[in-house]
Amino acid sequence: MNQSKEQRILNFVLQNAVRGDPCSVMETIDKYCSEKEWAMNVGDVKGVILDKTVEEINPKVALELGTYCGYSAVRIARLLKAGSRLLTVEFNPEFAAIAKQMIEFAGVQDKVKLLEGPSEVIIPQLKKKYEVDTLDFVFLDHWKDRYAPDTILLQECSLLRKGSVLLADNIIFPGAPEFVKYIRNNPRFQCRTYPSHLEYMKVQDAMEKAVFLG
Ligand SMILES: O=C(NCCNC(=O)c1cc(-c2ccc(F)cc2)cc(O)c1O)c1cc(O)ncn1
Ligand SMILES: [Mg+2]
Repeated sequence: MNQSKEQRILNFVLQNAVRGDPCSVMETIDKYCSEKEWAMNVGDVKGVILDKTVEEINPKVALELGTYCGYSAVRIARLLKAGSRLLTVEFNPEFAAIAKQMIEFAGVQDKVKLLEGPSEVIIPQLKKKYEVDTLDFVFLDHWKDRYAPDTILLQECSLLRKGSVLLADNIIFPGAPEFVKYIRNNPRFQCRTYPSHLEYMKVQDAMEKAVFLG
C-alpha cells in the first residue's frame, strides 16, 4: 500500500526536523511543500498573519477548525503562554493520525488537544465535554462551506464573547463566498481583510479577521 502525501510530509519532518523545536517543524514542512509536493498548510506567508493575530490576542483558549497535518496547530501552540490551550478539530482520521504525531514531534502536545470528528458535532460539545467557557480565538481552515454555518453554531452555543476573534483562511482561493457575505454584512462582527497569497504559490488569496462585538 503506497504512502499518502501526508505520510510523506510527516516522514520528511521526522527525518529532517529537530524534535521539540516547533520552528524547525514548520520550516521543514514549508521546505517539503514548496520544493517537493504542494499541500494545504496555511504556509509561511499567511502564517505570519496568523502569528501576528495570535500574538495580539494572546488567547487563553483557542479553537482551530481543520487540523490537516498539524502545521497551523504547531504554529499557534508555539506562541501560547503557559496555561493556555489550543483545541483543534479534524474530521479526517488519516489526517488526525498524522497531525497527532506532528504535534508530539514538535513538543507542543501539552498545549494542544486534537479532537477527531465533524466540526458540527464537536462544537456543541466544547462547553460540557471539553470544559470551555468562551473562545478567545478561532482559526477557520476546514471545509470552506462550513465556515458560515460553524460561525453561526459557535454563537448559538454561546462560545463567543465580546472581543472573540475569528481568523479565516482561503477567503479568495478556494474561496468562502457564503462566509464573506454572512460576516461582512453582520453588525455583530467587525471585519478586516488581509490580502496575501495561497500557500507555496503565486496565486492571490486572503484571510478575513472578524471580531465579535457581543
Ligand atoms: O478540513 C478538511 N479539508 C481541508 C480543508 N481545507 C481546504 O480544503 C483547503 C484547500 C486549499 C486548496 C487550494 C488550492 C487548490 F487547488 C486546492 C485546494 C487550500 C487551503 O488552504 C485549504 O485550507 C476536511 C476534509 C474532510 O475529509 N472532511 C472535512 N473537512
Ligand atoms: Mg487553508
